[in-house]
Parts: sequence; structure tokens; C-alpha cells
Amino acid sequence: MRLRVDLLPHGNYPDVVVIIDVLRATTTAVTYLERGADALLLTATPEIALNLRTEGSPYLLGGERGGLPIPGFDFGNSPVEAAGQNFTGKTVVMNTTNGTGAAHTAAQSGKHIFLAALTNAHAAARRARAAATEEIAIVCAGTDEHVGLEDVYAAGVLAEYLLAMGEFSIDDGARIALTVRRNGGNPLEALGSSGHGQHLMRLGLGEDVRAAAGLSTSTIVPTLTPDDAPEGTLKFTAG
Ligand SMILES: O=C(O)[C@H](CS(=O)(=O)O)OP(=O)(O)O
Ligand SMILES: [Mg+2]
Repeated sequence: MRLRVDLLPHGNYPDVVVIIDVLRATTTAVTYLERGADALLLTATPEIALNLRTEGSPYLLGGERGGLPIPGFDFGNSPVEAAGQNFTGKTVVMNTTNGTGAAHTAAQSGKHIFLAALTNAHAAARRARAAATEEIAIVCAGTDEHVGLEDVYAAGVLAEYLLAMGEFSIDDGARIALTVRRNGGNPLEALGSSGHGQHLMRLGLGEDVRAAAGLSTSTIVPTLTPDDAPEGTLKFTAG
């Protein structure tokens, strides 16, 4: 079994893909499902999300640009905000700068697509291991096409869990992620020292950084479903 870590999304995934966007899309996605959402629809663009909002639709919209809520959306991209709501019976439509796009890239080729954060890292590693037949690709979303320390650190956490579960041949991306994990301090130190973590703190969103640093507190793994989904969206449910 191969274990690969892409420090940024590249495409060409033959088997299992685990998308990581710790700050904040995948952490927030896990929280929506924790708080009862039936499903998540990750859209390719904000416009697709806005067009899904029709009278009486079961959709709520969550997303950001520049870290701030998108005009016309119900929520930003905040795990703390999501944790304070009840989404039972709702589908949350998400569009964010990096994470939702990374999921669309992965879905072009991957067979099994999961969303992972630090908060569900152990459960995500277990699901990935159970589904894989040849390769697990952990894909870091990054920020605006630049590598993000927070995502690489979380990839290292997943890689550690996976290596404890069985034999893998690993690539240099995985070696880098493991090195960052082993030298990056605890999760809050790693996230707080990342460029994007510091950006969010400057925006007054430090509580989101703290929430995203919770380690394996959730067993929910957002999983791409083959169910029908509106055009331009990917549907994830709790796995
Ligand atoms: O919401 C976030 O933290 C980022 C937005 S940005 O990098 O500040 O523009 O989005 P994500 O897609 O979760 O990386
Ligand atoms: Mg991010």
C-alpha cells in the first residue's frame, strides 16, 4: 500500500483521497455534520451556491472570501459559529477559497474521497485505510496555491496514525509531513505559528484556530456519496 502526501492538490488520484483544509473548510465541514446536517454540498463557485437558494429550499449557505462571510450567505466558514447552531434536517452548501476547490480537484479522479481535519484525524485515517486497495493520497489544500503549515502538520498526524495501522511505502511528501508533525509542537502551537493561523487571529478569528486544534475529538468523516447532487456540487455525508 502506498501513502502519499501532496503538499498542494495535484490531481491524478487512483484510489483514496483525503482532503485536508484545517483552517478552516474541513474543520467546519466536520462541525456541520456533528451538529446534525444531513449533507454538505461543496460547490465549484459561490454563484452555484447562491443559485441553489430558492424559496423553501432546505439549503443553508456557508463560505468565505478573504476569511470573511460571502454576501448573501447564511454563515461564514467558522467551526465556532457552526458549533453554536443546530443543522438537523438541513443541507449546508459550502464554498471557500481553498478547501472546496481541492475537493473538486480530487473528485475528478479519486475513487473514495474523504474530508479530514485535526478534529477527526483518527477516524479519517481508519476510514481511509479500510477503503484503500492501492494508495492513500493525503491532499493538503494550502492557501491560494501556497503550502500551508497547518495542513502539512495535520497530514503528518494522519500519516502517523496510518503507519501505526499497517505497512506503507511512503513518498517524500509523507516524510516532510511527518517531520513537520514531529517538530511542530502541539496542534495549537503548530496552527498558531502558521501564516494562515496568524492571519485569522488578526481578523479576530483566533477562537476558530483554537477549535481547529482539537485532536481527534470527532468520529465523523465527511464522505463523498454517489447520490445525485445538483450540477457543480459534490455531496458529502457523515461516514
Ligand atoms: O476560511 C478560511 O480560513 C480560508 C479562507 S482564506 O484563506 O482566508 O481566504 O478558506 P479555506 O478554503 O478554508 O482555506
Ligand atoms: Mg485553508
